[in-house]
Amino acid sequence: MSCDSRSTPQEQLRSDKLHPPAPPMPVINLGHLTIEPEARSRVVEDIARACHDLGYFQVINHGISQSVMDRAVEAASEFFKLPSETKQEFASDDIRRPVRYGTSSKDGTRPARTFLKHYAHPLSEWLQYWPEKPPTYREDMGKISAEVRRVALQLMEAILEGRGLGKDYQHEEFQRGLQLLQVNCYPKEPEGDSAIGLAPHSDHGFLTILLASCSGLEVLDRSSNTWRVVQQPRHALHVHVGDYMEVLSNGRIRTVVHRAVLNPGEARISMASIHSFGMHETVSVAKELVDEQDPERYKESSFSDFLDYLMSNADKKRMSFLESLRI
Ligand SMILES: O=C(O)CCC(=O)C(=O)O
Ligand SMILES: [Fe+2]
Repeated sequence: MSCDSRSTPQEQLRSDKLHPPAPPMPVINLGHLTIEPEARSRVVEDIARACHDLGYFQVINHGISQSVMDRAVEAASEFFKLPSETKQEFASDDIRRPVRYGTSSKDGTRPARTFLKHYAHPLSEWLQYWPEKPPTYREDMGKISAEVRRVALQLMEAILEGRGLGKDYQHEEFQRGLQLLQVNCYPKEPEGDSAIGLAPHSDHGFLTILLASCSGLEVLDRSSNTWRVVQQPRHALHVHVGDYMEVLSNGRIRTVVHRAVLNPGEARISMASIHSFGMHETVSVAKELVDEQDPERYKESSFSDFLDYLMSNADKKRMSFLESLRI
């Protein structure tokens, strides 16, 4: 994750209530992607427009059953209820660890977010590192990871097609790509105190697919520079683009700054599935999108470079990784 908070309205909470309503959330029916070509091209156009105008949308009819989604949220919730010493086994400051547990706090005392991060693709390589408790964790998280990755690849093809690059553009690299699962647990918002669970940032990969137990996600609306509350209908998945989509598209699709606020009604679980190329595979601007009028705007880099940057810049954070790539 990179922190992109230069001009974000950090202090404003739920400010969209005070501003003109944001444009409606695009809801994409993914079932239409696989039927006849005409319906597919309409969906591809809708996805292209949503990516260009907003950088986020929701998907329904994605083929993941409600029970698979519910069981994953349940497994995550059970993990966070485990005794602290069990969870601490996964605690580490080493961001290259395959599984990492941690907490972050606004005031140094009350945790605002507890997380478990781990790789999820290729599953056979990573599953051995995942928590064995609760006993359902590996199976239920494994199932949702594979399903979400299928949706991510489908969406990536549609986005590439919509940008005129063709759906098979860098097909092998996407197939070999990384999937990072960030499982988050936020406490209920304390009474009389609205709080940020996760500070404004953009995600590093091409695409993030988010599943959450209740509302709390907010995206930065670019046209009004205000936070927009994301309402997530029970079966919908929220999708937003990340830094690497901005790089690949040479800035035609822009990364989405977002944050999480604590829910006033209940504790919240969210699972952000982040999709990028493999650890050492470089992502660069698509040459097809470069010409004299539109020169290359970003340097190439890999996920490994991103991790190095985070480690080297950990206590300074003057510039996000994406900013460091801008030419
Ligand atoms: O909890 C959320 O809604 C957002 C999580 C997120 O942005 C992340 O894990 O990168
Ligand atoms: Fe994020």
